[in-house]
Amino acid sequence: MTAAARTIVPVALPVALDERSYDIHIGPGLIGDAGALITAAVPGRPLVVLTDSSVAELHLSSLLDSLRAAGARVAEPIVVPAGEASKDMERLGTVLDALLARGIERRTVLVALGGGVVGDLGGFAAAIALRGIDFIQVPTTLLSQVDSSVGGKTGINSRHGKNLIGAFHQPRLVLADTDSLKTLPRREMLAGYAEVVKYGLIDRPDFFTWLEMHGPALVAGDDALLTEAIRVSCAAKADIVGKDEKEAGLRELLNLGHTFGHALEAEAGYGTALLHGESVAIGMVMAFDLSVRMGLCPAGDLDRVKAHLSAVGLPVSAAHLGGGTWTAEKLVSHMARDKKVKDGRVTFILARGIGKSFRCADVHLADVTSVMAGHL
Ligand SMILES: NC(=O)c1ccc[n+]([C@@H]2O[C@H](COP(=O)([O-])OP(=O)(O)OC[C@H]3O[C@@H](n4cnc5c(N)ncnc54)[C@H](O)[C@@H]3O)[C@@H](O)[C@H]2O)c1
Ligand SMILES: O=C(O)C(=O)C[C@@H](O)[C@H](O)[C@H](O)COP(=O)(O)O
Ligand SMILES: [Zn+2]
Repeated sequence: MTAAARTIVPVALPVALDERSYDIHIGPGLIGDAGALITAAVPGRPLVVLTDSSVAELHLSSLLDSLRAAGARVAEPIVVPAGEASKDMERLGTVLDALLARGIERRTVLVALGGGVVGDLGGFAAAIALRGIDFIQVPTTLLSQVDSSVGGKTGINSRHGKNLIGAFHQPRLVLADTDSLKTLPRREMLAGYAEVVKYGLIDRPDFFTWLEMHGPALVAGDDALLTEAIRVSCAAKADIVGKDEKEAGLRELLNLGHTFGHALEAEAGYGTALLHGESVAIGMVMAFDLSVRMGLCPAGDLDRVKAHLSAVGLPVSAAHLGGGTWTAEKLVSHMARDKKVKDGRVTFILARGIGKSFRCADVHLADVTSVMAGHL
């Protein structure tokens, strides 16, 4: 643990969901403390760790040492290739097979160590193996610590679109070890930061102002700023999930920027050309641009969003993608499979300003096409 990190005390936040409630622990040293925390949360239960090939090299042995020192029974870990491509049906099959080959029982708990890919894939495998086993999230990217490890959305991509196969399955515990972010490449840190900005834009304007002030130092790895941003982000997400676990309405706000972003990701092919968080950054700019075009949002707020994302180094346009071959019409066609489609109409998350996001089903696709064309 670094000198700076030692002065930061881990915090625990509740996600209030009746019998499915759980705690999110945030702070330094939590992978080292995982044995004690996990055996306290799921005493005497057999464990299987799922991780990816990059995280396995960096953080798996610390987690296994901690679990074994606490007396946990831990099976041989399952390791998938790093990257978005692992969120597919074939990889899901190999993970399920590996779980069954380890002789799992209904009492077995899957521990997902890694970013959003491992969490989404592992969470979905846990949701369907033996018709449902418990799982625990140990997120190691900024994105997974502020977003994907919380709220129980699990799943994989399909050739038809992003996250189209999955289940709501809440974890039993989330351990966000801020020390693990020290090995995270800058590009991944920035991608996670886009989801942090999202909470400010949805309904926390003061948080956005704070991010405008501290964002550059935060993405450079300042421990205290990172811990505070993760705490506020998790509290914001837990608040929404606690009110609308299965996205009947309010939770759709967490999709700000995603209707555009998922279309970009689908076109980019779920590889390294465009990371999820990068697509969300571009998508949030498009959502604000559309809101301005519809006369709903002051143009100055769009300018602030763009200026802040650019200041930290996030993309604000898709012009660098597709080599000039992408068309707005093709991108808009991906939106027909958005999970917010009702009776054939897409619900968009728009904004009346920073921190004033809302759901709107009354959007003309011609306006969407023209906004997207302006960013290609
Ligand atoms: N379920 C949800 O609510 C939710 C929310 C947001 C995003 N997501 C999903 O999450 C995924 C993106 O997650 P992500 O950005 O964490 O990507 P990721 O899981 O692919 O991780 C990014 C990269 O960082 C590496 N990595 C992870 N931790 C590291 C560490 N500590 N040090 C060094 N390298 C490390 C990984 O090996 C990978 O190469 C997308 O599939 C997205 O759809 C889900
Ligand atoms: O938790 C949610 O709800 C979110 O929408 C969070 C998003 O950041 C995340 O990318 C989510 O996976 C998108 O969900 P989807 O239902 O549109 O696939
Ligand atoms: Zn997202």
